[in-house]
Amino acid sequence: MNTVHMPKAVVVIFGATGDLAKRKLYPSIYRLYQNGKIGEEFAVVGVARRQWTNEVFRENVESSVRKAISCSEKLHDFTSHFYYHPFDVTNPSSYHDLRSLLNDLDGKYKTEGNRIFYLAMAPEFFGTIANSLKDYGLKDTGGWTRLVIEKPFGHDLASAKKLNEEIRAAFDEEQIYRIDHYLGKEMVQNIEVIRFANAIFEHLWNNRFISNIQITSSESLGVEERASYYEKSGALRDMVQNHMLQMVSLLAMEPPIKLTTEEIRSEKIKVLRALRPIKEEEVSKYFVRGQYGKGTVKGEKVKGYREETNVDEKSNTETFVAGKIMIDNYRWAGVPFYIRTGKRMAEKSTKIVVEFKDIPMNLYFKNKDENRPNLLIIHIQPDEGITLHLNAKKVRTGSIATPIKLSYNNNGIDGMNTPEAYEKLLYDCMLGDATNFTHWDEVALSWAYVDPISNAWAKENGDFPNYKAGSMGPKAADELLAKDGFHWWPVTNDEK
Ligand SMILES: NC(=O)C1=CN([C@@H]2O[C@H](COP(=O)(O)OP(=O)(O)OC[C@H]3O[C@@H](n4cnc5c(N)ncnc54)[C@H](OP(=O)(O)O)[C@@H]3O)[C@@H](O)[C@H]2O)C=CC1
Ligand SMILES: O=C1O[C@H](COP(=O)(O)O)[C@@H](O)[C@H](O)[C@H]1O
Repeated sequence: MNTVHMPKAVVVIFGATGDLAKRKLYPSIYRLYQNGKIGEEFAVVGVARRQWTNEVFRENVESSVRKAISCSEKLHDFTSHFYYHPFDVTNPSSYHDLRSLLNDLDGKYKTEGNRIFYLAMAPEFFGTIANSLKDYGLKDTGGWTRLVIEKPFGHDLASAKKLNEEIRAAFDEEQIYRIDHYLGKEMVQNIEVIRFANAIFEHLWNNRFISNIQITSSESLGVEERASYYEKSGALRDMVQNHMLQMVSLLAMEPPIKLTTEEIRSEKIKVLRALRPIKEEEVSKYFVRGQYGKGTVKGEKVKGYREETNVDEKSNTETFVAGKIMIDNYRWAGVPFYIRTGKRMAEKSTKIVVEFKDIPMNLYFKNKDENRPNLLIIHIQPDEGITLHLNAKKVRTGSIATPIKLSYNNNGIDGMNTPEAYEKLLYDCMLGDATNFTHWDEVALSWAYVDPISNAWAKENGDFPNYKAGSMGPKAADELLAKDGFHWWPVTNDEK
């Protein structure tokens, strides 16, 4: 029988009235409770300025869980573990009262002084909160204390360093859990297993057999309500600096010598160190950007980015990025990793396509153009699984080949979707497993890679809008691959 380890802790959510807490965190904590991963020995304290009572807070938590999860039972029991403590986090005196509340809850719920401080707030507050938690004695409890930090971790390398120094003045690196929610996705975690648990892939996983790797993360949604953040961020900082580079490092890393946090992180860090740096003056050779104009997404007419609420009518912010990333190491020299991500694209989908090199001579296709390279497709979302594209004999013909697909669908295993990334990451954090969180070195190396690109783009006005909402991005993204003799493999559902 499997024994589930049930961690005990008080979780303090700074930014408890915000979008992230409501859409992701409360439903995830509920799923942990519903699935028996946490028992009765936990409490959640919400912090924000709004003058809510415990009752109003609990009603909000209940409604966000109901919105996210259809069959939600025992909600009253669940929300009875929630407490609300209103204050402005910049006001030092309020931390005294928070400390007393946490001590009381430790006693009431027998949480042994274990605490998670989850900063679901704008990064400008991270340093103040971390240092106040230290100065007012909230982190020295006799139990363990962990600080979870949301992205964005800085705006560039310099601001990320400053932020890191502020946080490190109060917390040790081992106590800091920098969330990249892509690392909580089932199939992103599966990359490592698919690669290193299969001899047929691992032996071919290098520049002798792979011609290129393509990672597409497309979104059909636009900027929604987040223009004030996104205008300053753009797709490069919002998606590439973190999620896309994390996927690159998992695809490219060497096998870890042990499955420990340190060993896995250390292999990922080596990949980031081997990224070929791009100088400002050569950005256009490797990267293209785009911004959506009006168009039609899934049959619905939508505005262009510049017409969205709180967006500048001459905005120079990119909503799409495509890039060619080179990794200058023994395994990957000469193999481009192409990435593309954007908002208001044709559909919501994240997929990785590994394209294998052609065999030297293929007698089984009459015409060279029919020859299909072998592809391994890793479906990250919305469907989860892998598809291997091979060639086999066409039924009842002579020796003529036809492409076939072998598919494995992860969703089908227990008839349920795999749990939300946040649920897994929160549980990992409670267990003290930081493997799927980003180390400071990864954050710093990723910023060092993207900074010259954002600097170059800040200096010139993009020729925007340059792709229609509902398309797969600007033409320049196709040209980026065409120059190398490749093309994007379609990532629509027909291609599974
Ligand atoms: N939303 C999302 O999908 C994602 C968000 N993130 C990141 O998560 C963080 C939070 O984002 P999100 O929830 O969208 O932001 P919101 O603007 O929706 O929420 C911000 C929260 O901070 C509180 N707050 C603001 N100022 C103070 C203050 N001085 N003292 C106490 N509380 C304060 C607000 O409550 P009140 O007004 O009541 O004080 C609110 O609860 C950001 O860093 C964001 O980049 C990352 C990935 C995805
Ligand atoms: O971090 C972010 O990710 C989401 C996309 O996440 P997904 O899990 O839905 O693929 C993106 O919409 C958002 O802009 C960005 O901040």
